[in-house]
Amino acid sequence: MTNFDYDLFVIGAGSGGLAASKRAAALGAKVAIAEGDLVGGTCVIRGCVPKKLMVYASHFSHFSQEASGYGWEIPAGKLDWNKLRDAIQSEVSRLNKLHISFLEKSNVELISGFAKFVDAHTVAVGDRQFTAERILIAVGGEASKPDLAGMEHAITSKEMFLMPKFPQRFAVIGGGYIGTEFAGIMRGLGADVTQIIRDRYVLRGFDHDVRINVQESMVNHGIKFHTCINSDSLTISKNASKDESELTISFKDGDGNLQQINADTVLAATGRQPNLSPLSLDKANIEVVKGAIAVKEDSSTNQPHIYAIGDCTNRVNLTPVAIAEGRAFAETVYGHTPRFISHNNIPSAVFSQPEAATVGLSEEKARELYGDRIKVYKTKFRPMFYSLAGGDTKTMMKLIVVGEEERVLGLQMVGKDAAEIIQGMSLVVTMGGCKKDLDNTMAMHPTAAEEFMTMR
Ligand SMILES: Cc1cc2nc3c(=O)[nH]c(=O)nc-3n(C[C@H](O)[C@H](O)[C@H](O)COP(=O)(O)OP(=O)(O)OC[C@H]3O[C@@H](n4cnc5c(N)ncnc54)[C@H](O)[C@@H]3O)c2cc1C
Repeated sequence: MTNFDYDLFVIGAGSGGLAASKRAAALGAKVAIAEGDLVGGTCVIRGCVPKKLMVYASHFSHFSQEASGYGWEIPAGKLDWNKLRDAIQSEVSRLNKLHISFLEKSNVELISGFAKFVDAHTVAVGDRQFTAERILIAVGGEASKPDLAGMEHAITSKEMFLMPKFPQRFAVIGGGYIGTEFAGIMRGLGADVTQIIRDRYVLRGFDHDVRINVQESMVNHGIKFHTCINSDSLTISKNASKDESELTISFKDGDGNLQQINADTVLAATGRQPNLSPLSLDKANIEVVKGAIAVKEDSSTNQPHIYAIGDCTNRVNLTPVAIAEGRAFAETVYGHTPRFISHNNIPSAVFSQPEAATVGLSEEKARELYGDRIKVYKTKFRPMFYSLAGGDTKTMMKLIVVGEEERVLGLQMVGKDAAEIIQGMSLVVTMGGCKKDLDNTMAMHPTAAEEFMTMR
């Protein structure tokens, strides 16, 4: 029998790798984890956490105006970007240290540096080599920019948290959830924001009512849109004649007319791709399909002792999914209790302003699968909070059911606290609940969530 240095070698200490390594060690495996950047990965260091803190920061801009309707006279404030940025970075740094201490407590050995395969059981980090009985790839993904002229002038979401100066004019290229969230954040923080998208509405793939309602509210908050643009025509140039930092984005609109806008900072939120290039996957003959590691239901690759989880497999790219896949892997292999993750009915949120959240099927997907057997309940109203605070922000809620028993296929919401509400409501979809289960649940009044119990 071969003697390996470790039972398990994990590559990447992000959401998935951390969860898998700690669970495998708790189940008795000798585990090492390699991290080339900061322990914590995308979510903690340059994703969910710093982004949500920026979302919170952006909400304060409405406070003095909203409070005034409630009788409070609070002078309008002014953003100190350096203070906000540094406060977020110090929280990120605290979490980074916390995750390192969790690894120590869990008896997982941390190896700093980027790892690459030497062969199917050997990994190199710098000039050191390590062998392992099993290897888990959890390297996540990174932002990708399209191959268009001047794209080097655009930043990605990673640099959004480190901007040396707050840009007064901010442009976002891309209509996905990351671009839409940053458009709302920057508008809330006081920038003049323009979002440039390929479709008519943001959030391709989401329910059409969600897309329309999010975009309408963004327009009401002062975000400017260029929609249906020809993305191949887009270029960015530095305006040398004026302020050195000014950028000009040029593109053709849907009618083929040339449009130009100027901005101090341009965010390219144009997609993400698995982080595979430094791994030398060919040394271990690991199969890659469409740029992502190909895995089976149990997260094993074509090499039965090598597994992959999280964004590098491009299944559903969300933190809770990477964590669940990591724990399921560890329990299946080291706990001998096979456990597979279902990738259906995963609730997800967009921290746009207002928030959008969804679980289960969109109306379009439900119609595609069940045709006329589906029924849609929908409501749109002005939440009580705004009756005194003023403003035009509406809440939209939607329930999609199928068959005579009205089994709930999907729930969609755009509005205040949508993520918190849909997280709780997602249980109805996972448990196969029906509309009558909601009808039989006593409403909690006055709330927005009660509308899901009383839809007609
Ligand atoms: C701006 C932004 C906002 C987001 N917001 C949300 C949100 O609100 N909710 C949500 O659920 N998800 C969100 N996500 C997605 C979420 O961050 C990812 O789905 C999640 O982090 C994936 O976890 P992972 O373990 O697969 O990879 P990661 O967390 O990316 O971790 C991979 C780690 O591997 C390391 N690594 C890479 N290559 C090597 C190598 N060769 N050797 C050693 N180490 C390596 C990387 O440095 C990284 O630390 C967001 C992402 C972004 C970019």
